[in-house]
Amino acid sequence: MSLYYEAADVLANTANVGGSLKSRIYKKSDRKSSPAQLYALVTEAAKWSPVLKVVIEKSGLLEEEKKLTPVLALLLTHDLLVSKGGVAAPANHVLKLAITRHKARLGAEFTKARISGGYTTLAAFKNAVNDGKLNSEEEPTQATVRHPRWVRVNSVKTTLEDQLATTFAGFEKKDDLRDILSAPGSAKVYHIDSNIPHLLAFPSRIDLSKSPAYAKGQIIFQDKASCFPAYLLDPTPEDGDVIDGCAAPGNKTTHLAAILQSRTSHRVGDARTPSVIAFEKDNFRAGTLTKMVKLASADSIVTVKAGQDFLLARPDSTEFANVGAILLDPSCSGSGIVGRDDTVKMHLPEGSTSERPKGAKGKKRKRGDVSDKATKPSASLRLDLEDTTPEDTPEEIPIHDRLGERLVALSTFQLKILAHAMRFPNARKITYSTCSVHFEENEGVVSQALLSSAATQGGWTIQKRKDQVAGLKNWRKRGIWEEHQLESSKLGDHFREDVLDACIRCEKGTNEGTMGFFVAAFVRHGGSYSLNEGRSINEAVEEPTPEEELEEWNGFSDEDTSEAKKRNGVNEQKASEHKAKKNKKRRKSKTSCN
Ligand SMILES: C[S@@+](CC[C@H](N)C(=O)[O-])C[C@H]1O[C@@H](n2cnc3c(N)ncnc32)[C@H](O)[C@@H]1O
Repeated sequence: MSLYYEAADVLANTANVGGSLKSRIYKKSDRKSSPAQLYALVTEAAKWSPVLKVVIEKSGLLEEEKKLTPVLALLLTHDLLVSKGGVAAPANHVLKLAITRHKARLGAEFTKARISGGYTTLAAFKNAVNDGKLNSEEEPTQATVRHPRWVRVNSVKTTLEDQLATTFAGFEKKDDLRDILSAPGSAKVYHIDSNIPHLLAFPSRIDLSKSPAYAKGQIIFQDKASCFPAYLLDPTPEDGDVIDGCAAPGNKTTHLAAILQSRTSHRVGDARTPSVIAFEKDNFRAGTLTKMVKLASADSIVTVKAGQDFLLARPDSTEFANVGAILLDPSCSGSGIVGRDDTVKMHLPEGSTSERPKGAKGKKRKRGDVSDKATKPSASLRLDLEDTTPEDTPEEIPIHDRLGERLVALSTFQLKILAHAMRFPNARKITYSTCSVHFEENEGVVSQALLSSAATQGGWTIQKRKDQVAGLKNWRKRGIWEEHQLESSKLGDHFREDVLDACIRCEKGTNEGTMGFFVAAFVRHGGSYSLNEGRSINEAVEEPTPEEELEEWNGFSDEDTSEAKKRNGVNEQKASEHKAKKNKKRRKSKTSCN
């Protein structure tokens, strides 16, 4: 299949595969075209689509070339008029013939579009397209406007100073983040973050993906909030090894490696650098993690446990005897994710609105092909480009249609994994984070974990705000409490206040430019945890069945027992339905915590 048919196939997504455009392209292994070429074609054509839609409609191309669907017409016109390499097909290929026949007319319409837009040169026209200036329908939402492109300078490979002098030479420094948020999409300005070391903010549409520094792993795209967990964990060589329990795609893993490395290399008479042990249960995502770790040159520090479930890691294994810190960023609802700036709309030409060119025949298109969708007024495709974190809902989490039920399942899993981390005998620090805004997955899990036997018998407490790293103890937004969610009588007022003050939240759509995020740290002072001390809520190392998972959860108390039973009844029924369907259907959970 040619590049263009394959690209149209990806866009049509007839198999209704979930995930971002990038994951749809990269996950399918039986394509002939290179994934990078396919991705570039689709994203570039999408950027140009507001212009090319009009050019195609005015040229009457679709009326004359019945072989072309609107998507094919757009992709081919893009390569014919904009791409340096032209149409990537042999001269006698049916698609190449179908588009090159119309080169003169399409070229003339393209020039008209440029001139009527007030662009005297093609270069100026290209800049405007890259800035999204021609995409008049794309009125950015509040969250989009306020979400900068965050870039973490990878200190394993380079320094902030080097990057400012090379990759960002010619960029103007802004002291106030608001100047970045209000700057034109691709303006050459940057801001140095005041909370997280080595973190820079740029305007939302800046394209650094083609910069050598990005290709070499010297800079990493990572949302500010997503840098909080590794920074808050604050691993030192004295802590020993660090586990990242839910690691892919690996932004926090490489961040941990960078922090550890910076501390180890400065020590006199240095012992070995402690390692980061990165668990990733999903094999495909573990592949991405391995690539990211290598690209970041963190492979001498990070050991990837590909396809391995952290819940099955035995805390008493000698392999983990030196583990002193654990970062947990488990699967969550992803409700804190902001509308991505890299979500673009592909405007598709309509086939019947142009003035019909002489000799054009009026054949009807077949029902159901991509063209059908595209000939409807204002046809467009919304493309979620980046695969920054999308992940599958872990298999053990039942499929739920209702948010409440889903949150019960997710928080049960989150509590379980957190309690498991508390059982590592020499661990002294844990961070727990989600890109969720829901109390149930955040303060709810933290409070339950603190009350669990794993915490009480292991001596775990919340790390108080005053003990947090400098950049985060001053962070304004702290935890929130939702009445009636947990039995607060069990917690006590002081405990509750301390816990909330220790929890860190980020809000989406504010001048702080973060997504919605939550993180808290746990610390343990004194002796190590004896595995024989009492029963932890996570005593069974084996995976529970979905039913068992649901039964384990008893944290919510807004309903009386009969209500809770009723809900459990629903859940049990759902869970057993899920068991039957489990291998047939996997629901995609869109998250973006990296
Ligand atoms: C929210 S993502 C992690 C994002 C990552 N920390 C980052 O910053 O790039 C959660 C990841 O945990 C993985 N995961 C879920 N349950 C797991 C388990 N029991 N053991 C290991 N990995 C797990 C998921 O497959 C997913 O890749």
